[in-house]
Amino acid sequence: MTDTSALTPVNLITGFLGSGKTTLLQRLLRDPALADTAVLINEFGDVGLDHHLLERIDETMVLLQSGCLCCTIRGELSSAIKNLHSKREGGRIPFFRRLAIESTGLADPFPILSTVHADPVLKHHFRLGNVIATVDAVNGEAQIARQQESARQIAIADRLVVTKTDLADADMLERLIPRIRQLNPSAPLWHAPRDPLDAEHLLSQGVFELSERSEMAQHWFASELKGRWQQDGFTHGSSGLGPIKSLRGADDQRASGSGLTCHADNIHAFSLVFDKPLDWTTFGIWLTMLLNRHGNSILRVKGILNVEGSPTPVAVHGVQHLVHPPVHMAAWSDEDRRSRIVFIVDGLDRALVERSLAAFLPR
Ligand SMILES: Nc1nc2c(ncn2[C@@H]2O[C@H](COP(=O)(O)OP(=O)(O)OP(=O)(O)O)[C@@H](O)[C@H]2O)c(=O)[nH]1
Repeated sequence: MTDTSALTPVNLITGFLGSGKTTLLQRLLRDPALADTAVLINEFGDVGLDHHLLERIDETMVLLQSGCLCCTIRGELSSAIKNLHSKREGGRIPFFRRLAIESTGLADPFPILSTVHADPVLKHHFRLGNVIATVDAVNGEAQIARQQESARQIAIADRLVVTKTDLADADMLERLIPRIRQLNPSAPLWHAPRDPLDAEHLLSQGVFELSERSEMAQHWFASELKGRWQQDGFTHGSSGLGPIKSLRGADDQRASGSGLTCHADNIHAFSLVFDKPLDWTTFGIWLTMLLNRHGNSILRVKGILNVEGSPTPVAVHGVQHLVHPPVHMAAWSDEDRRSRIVFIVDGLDRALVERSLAAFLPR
């Protein structure tokens, strides 16, 4: 029998698009207790930005982009972890004692967890550690209602971090917390940024124990392991969530085409790239107006901008109607000085976004 204490724990940081996964990871990685942590980030889109936003690029940081771990690039997850392991064994990268995976906000966590748990090679070197789910206090209620992935992410979590409580009013939280508790009655829950976040407690204490999950989460995990995904959904007994449709099967086929369409036919990612520095005021007005008008269809927008007059890049984030304040990053992480903006949209035409931008910022 394998001595589990000798296995490297793998923590999954999950949570819907823009809910604060990278922000949380950045905060946790500052803790000296997590100094020996390798990080694997998966992004949905042809331009990966999270490794830049995390402001940490080294050999123990792996980016898997252009697809989603739970469907199109699932095999790449196990290859990437095996690769990290063999480099560690060969002394080709700094030794790491923990692996943190940040999945795309669209990812169903169950296939990711079952890959680590059941891969015949990985299970001799790695074990599942705590799953941490971030939930956006402003958009979370609507995301749970609209996106089945969001519900599944919350249901399987060992630790829940409700983010953006500084932006949410009391009513929003009063509706959201019971909804979260329907899905996951027992995981310890923090409010960010109000509560101090202890990396040790979030990531290290405890191991992934399926038996501690709700009946619904246990069922989903067991179904994933057995590969018995049901096309017509699983209706659980008492939580009142209603039917949740299976994510695999038809989605696999849809996803295999472009690599950028996943989960629902309408959800897709595209990116805009600008060679010349941007005028911040004009860009800011455009983005605010765009999200104001089309926020229901814009699940996520994020970018790293080269702004006129700024020596360092400016990070911009939007989630549906919410535009976050821009952040001046410390430095460019490579030679590429182009502005890059990624959109993940639900049924919105790229041409519409381009036309609206062209009216503001002739390229
Ligand atoms: N005010 C406030 N903003 C937050 C909080 N947590 C995250 N944000 C902001 O939310 C935006 C998105 O945060 P990210 O950490 O990039 O979210 P993410 O889940 O990694 O996003 P994706 O990887 O695209 O799904 C950023 O502008 C963050 O600064 C919070 O607790 N309060």
